Amino acid sequence: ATSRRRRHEKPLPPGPSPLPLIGNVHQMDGSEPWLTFTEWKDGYGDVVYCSQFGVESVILNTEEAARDLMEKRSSNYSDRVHSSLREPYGLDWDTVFLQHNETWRLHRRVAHQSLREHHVDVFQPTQLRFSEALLSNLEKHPKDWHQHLVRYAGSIMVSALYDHDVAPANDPVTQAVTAATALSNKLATPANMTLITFLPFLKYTPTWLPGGWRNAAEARRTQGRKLNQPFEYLKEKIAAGTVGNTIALDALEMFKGSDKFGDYEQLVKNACATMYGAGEDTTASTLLVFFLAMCRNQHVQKRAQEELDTVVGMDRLPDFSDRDSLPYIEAVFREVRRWHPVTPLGIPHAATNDDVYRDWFIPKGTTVIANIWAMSQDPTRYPSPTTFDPTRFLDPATGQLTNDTLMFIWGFGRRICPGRHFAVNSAWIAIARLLARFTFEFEPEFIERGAEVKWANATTSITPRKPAKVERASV
Ligand code: HEM
Repeated sequence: ATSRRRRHEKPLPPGPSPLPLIGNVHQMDGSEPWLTFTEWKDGYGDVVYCSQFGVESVILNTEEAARDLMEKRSSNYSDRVHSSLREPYGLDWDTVFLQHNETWRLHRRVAHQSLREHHVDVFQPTQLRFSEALLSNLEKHPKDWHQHLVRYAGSIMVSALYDHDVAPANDPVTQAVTAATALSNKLATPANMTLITFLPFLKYTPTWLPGGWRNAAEARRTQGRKLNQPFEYLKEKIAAGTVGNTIALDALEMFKGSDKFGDYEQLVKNACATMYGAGEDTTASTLLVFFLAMCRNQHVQKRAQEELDTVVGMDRLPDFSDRDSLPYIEAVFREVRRWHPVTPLGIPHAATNDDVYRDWFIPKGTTVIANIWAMSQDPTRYPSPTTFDPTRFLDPATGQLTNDTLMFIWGFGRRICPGRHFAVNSAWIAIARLLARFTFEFEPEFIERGAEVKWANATTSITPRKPAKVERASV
């Protein structure tokens, strides 16, 4: 940091004092760093400089600062942090981690073509179909609720991407993706990345030895299965002429006949696999937050159900066409996203060139992190931010929704989440239908134990609501 300071007459943004080598690691909450960054906002302001094992970061704690850099100066703040480990481990195909280059632009074209606003409505029949399956799975096996949420989110993605229906058990696509995701989560921890950087021969650890999961050749094969497996199904369907509306097919059609895109089939595989990964966890986690919020806030749940009963009635399930007539449900959905954003630090951007912001120097290569958590918990914008209160999105005089649509939860600038319209549809229809069909409450023993809510399974139970009506509502 000192040498960089010398390189430029302007100072770096303020921040906590670092220790040699480790930087500010010892001052950070290892599992929830966004909490530390949000505390630093009080001490140092909305732009904070820190470092971890030599990785220098600027934390942007307000939407204004994030927009100033990531949107208004997007040509300089749309890169990702480079990692020399991605290529050997076969992780260099993921849109999320591509540098701000031509390949990334083509990935964005693939995503945008199918996921742009309104166009995503072609996937509504898929979302309706799987929301029905979600209700039915919850009715049959309520204890496995978390598994059902993940399955809901994953099935929608696989169907929309490849027109593949996930089998009830041992589905090869799900297995290939789960194995690859589990491996990359293991590999991507800061501790492991540091270890392999300093001891690069670990990449060759034989697979049969302890730590064999660090074997890079095997990791590439695992990633390859994730990319290729769903495509094999798609190709069979294309050959049989039975393929429906899919993101992958749309993309193949877009590139077909032009030789300027090189191996475009590989590119489509890569972009689609990214979307699967990016869409499954985030959507399932949003619904998990919704479950928790309902268990903790019975009065909110009751009011939401009253709105549904009045507007939609008890004879059918809510549909996308009801959305505009259900402002309280919409407010609940917004509050779910604000109360506990599922990507609290977004995905870090990187500065392409040296820059000066306000009166501070931001060196080339700096990791730039939008602290979405701090934005969602800002008490000046959201008073009593830890309280789950959907009415903060309703105008007290008119009862109409405010125009705060929480855009910051999708990230910023050229890297903004391209799946946001799709994600909103998947989560909204599930929330509306779950409230129509179920009441959510904690297991009695969970309350008796006086336990704190942890982000883990088995803390909630769901009980069917008005079972007599469930049958009538069945589709
Ligand atoms: C509730 C659900 C979701 C949330 C909260 C979410 C949030 C985000 C955020 C914060 C980013 C980083 C943006 C940035 O760098 O500034 C991102 C990136 C991305 N998301 Fe989402 N996302 C969700 C669902 C989805 C879905 C359903 C898809 C695909 C259908 C998707 C595809 C992507 C892709 C491809 C990127 C990488 C963009 C790039 O690097 O250019 N996301 N998302």
